[in-house]
Amino acid sequence: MNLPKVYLASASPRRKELLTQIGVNFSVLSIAVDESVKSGENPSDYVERIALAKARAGWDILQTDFRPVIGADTAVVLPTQQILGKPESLDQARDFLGQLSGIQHQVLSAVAIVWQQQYWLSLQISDVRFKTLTNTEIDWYLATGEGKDKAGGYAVQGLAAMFIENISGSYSGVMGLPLFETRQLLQQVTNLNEQ
Ligand SMILES: Cc1cn([C@H]2C[C@H](O)[C@@H](COP(=O)(O)OP(=O)(O)OP(=O)(O)O)O2)c(=O)[nH]c1=O
Repeated sequence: MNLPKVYLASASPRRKELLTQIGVNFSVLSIAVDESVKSGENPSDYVERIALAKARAGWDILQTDFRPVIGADTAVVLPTQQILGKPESLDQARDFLGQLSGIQHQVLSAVAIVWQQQYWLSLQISDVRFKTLTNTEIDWYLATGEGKDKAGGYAVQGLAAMFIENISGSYSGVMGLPLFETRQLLQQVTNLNEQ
């Protein structure tokens, strides 16, 4: 299927892997965006705002070879609506896993595309249920270091899979880039019609 060549405004190795998985030809742009949550901001507004800010930041640094720019953002959200980003310390990672233990939470992934003066945005929401984690399991998982640079402090694609009882939604979305939605947006941008 003929998808356009794009830019990916992301430092996430998972996003590169996922975009490669669906055969999109892309180059990476290095961007920096303030990811702090605004007071009173709800989780879906937050991930959409940050995904779009990343794509816009990418678009803004293009000098030549103007192509669509993809940005994405993923957050883990507790039933209280508290947003868990990437843990800033081991203690915070321990706290995150303690809060996720034995409950169902949501993973919100937004993908944005910026092209000239326009943008396209899509939000994917998944439900993920963790088993009740023992302190031994939490200590063991923290020692692996796997969750360090991941929203909520865990990786569905890694060792944490053994703690996940159920996922409903989009596996790629939980991992960082919802592929179904990404392809839909790319089709809208290029007005491609499947044969
Ligand atoms: C929940 C979960 C998140 N993640 C990752 C995906 C994202 O890389 C990261 C969420 O943080 P983000 O702030 O969305 O992204 P990032 O800072 O890693 O990358 P970017 O440069 O695009 O801003 O967590 C997993 O790899 N597996 C998971 O199961």
